Amino acid sequence: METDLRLESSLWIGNKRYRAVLTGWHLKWTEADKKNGDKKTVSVPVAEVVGVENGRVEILPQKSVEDTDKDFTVFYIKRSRSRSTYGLLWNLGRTQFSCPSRVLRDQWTNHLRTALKTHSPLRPHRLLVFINPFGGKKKGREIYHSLVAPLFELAGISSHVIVTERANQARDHLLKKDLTGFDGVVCVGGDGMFSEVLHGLIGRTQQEAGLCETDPAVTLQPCPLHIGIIPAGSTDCVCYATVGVIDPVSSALHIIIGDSQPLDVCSVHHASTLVRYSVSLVGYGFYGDVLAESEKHRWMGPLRYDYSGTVVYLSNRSYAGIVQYLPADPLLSSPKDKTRCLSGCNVCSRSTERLFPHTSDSGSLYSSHFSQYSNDSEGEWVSVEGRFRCVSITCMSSSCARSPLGLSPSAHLADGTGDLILVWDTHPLSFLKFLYRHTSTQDQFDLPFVEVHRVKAVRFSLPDGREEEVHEGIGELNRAIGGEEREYVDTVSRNGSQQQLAQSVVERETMNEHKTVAPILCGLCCKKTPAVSVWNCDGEILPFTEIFCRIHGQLVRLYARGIEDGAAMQNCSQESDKNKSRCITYK
Ligand SMILES: Nc1ncnc2c1ncn2[C@@H]1O[C@H](COP(=O)(O)OP(=O)(O)OP(=O)(O)O)[C@@H](O)[C@H]1O
Ligand SMILES: CCCCCCCCCCCCC/C=C/[C@@H](O)[C@H](CO)NC(=O)CCCCC
Ligand SMILES: [Ca+2]
Repeated sequence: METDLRLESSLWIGNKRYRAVLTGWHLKWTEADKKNGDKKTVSVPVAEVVGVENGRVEILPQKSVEDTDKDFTVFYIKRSRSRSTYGLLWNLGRTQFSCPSRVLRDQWTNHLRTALKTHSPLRPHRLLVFINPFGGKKKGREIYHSLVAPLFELAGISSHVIVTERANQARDHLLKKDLTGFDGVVCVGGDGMFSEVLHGLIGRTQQEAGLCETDPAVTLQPCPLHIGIIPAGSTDCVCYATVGVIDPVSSALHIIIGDSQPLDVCSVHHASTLVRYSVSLVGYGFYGDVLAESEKHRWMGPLRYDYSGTVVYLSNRSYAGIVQYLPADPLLSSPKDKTRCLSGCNVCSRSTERLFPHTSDSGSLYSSHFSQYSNDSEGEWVSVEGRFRCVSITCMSSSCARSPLGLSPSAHLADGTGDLILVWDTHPLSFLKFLYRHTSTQDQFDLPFVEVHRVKAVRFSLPDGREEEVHEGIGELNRAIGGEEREYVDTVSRNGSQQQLAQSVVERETMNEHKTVAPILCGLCCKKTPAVSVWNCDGEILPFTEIFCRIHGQLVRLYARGIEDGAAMQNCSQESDKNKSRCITYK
């Protein structure tokens, strides 16, 4: 294959002559008329070529084509350091080559296109795109049409675009409509929009596999379609933590080249129901309260979280609870090992082998998955009880612009575990120190009132006697708002977007909802300290307090590759042959 695709000739860029070589894996060009020591080589992996066009072509910011006989233009990925984040920005690089003849030009473009097909098997051909026109700063449509669609067109990707008209439209579409022919689903929006796609695809995959999502002991089937995220939300935590930057062009390029990043998913259950799935934060106490408070200030846009964070911090709350957890194997990794899950992460790669030892044989896949969750592990549960400032579970680092290293800086995207962070009740200034450390590189776990555990499952319950306080809270709330019970449930259920399954339970268990939500609202509206908090599940308030969470390793795949190590990549730009398989770069 390699020899068939090899092509070598002289080509011109402007008025300079280059020796260009296509080896199958790389396209390289070296200045021809310089002394050896001064020669610079540019090497682009074929897997990172975005498109090849005849003529002299420009795509961004505006498409322009000069249709000449002897020229062709190669578009490829070009990296640059981001000033504000750890990851690397991907831009569209472009080089216009001139050939001595049209025959040679056609040979180059044909060889390059064949190499692309051969070496990039996961590139999508057809995508289903959902745009939330109201996410973040309400720029979703503009971002897609001006920055993303031209790149998809260049890469020969056809897309079916749906601009949503209501919350949950994307989820419902994925649950019910024909998805034949699509290679992936792209959401243009924030974490809430991603969550809709996540729920739709996981639900659809389990329906088709005949599996029951409600049972936490069932091994769920991984989703066959990839998910792409074009960030256009308020927090965009999933994008930040899987790509390393919030940049629509970088994300579009990851989608185009068919990058594939598996992601752990946490299923949240109450009694015998599935409540929701989460990839980022399942948080009780501070993060739940911030979300509940921020819902009242949606008009502030992304700033609502900063405002609500301050209000909630000043209200100085802690909550009683019992946390039980099933620790993950401590020999594999630790949340305190100070490593970071970066692109090509070894811990995650080894986990793939552990989680899917016989990928070609689905029968054994099921049994091996189930065994990691069988009753054998029941004995290993650990239980703690007390008052907490917050209890957080995250399947990944949950880094975002507010917290560049995230809730758990050493968490892994795809190791089949989550990190449980317990922040015990403490002095307000100590808690502030904990919060503040999220914004710097200081270790937020190196504090006496903070514990972190790498886990496979977590159970949260209220200590005996709390039930009565919860009921009192409901009474107070009803007196305060003087409204029907149903009305305020709608207020706190952001856009009414609980999962369908949970919705039916919600209707059956209205009292339970009130037990959960009323006290926090009461605390916020009536300035009385509530007995219980609410759970924040990737930016949605859960309608239950007592929950059971289980981490499902690598349940979905994103068009991403994890965070690229900016420093390591920069060293590679000195074009060393030793590094060529990992380092790709340009001038
Ligand atoms: N057309 C629509 N009208 C109203 N709500 C919508 C519509 N489309 C999607 N939604 C809902 O809007 C919610 C928020 O959207 P999104 O996540 O895109 O933005 P965000 O909240 O600003 O960002 P983030 O979640 O990153 O904080 C989602 O939960 C989604 O269900
Ligand atoms: C006084 C100094 C205070 C500094 C506090 C900094 C703490 C920052 C931690 C950031 C944690 C982000 C967790 C991610 C949550 C997302 O899944 C979710 C959906 O977008 N966002 C929220 O719930 C939005 C709620 C975000 C809460 C901050
Ligand atoms: Ca994980």
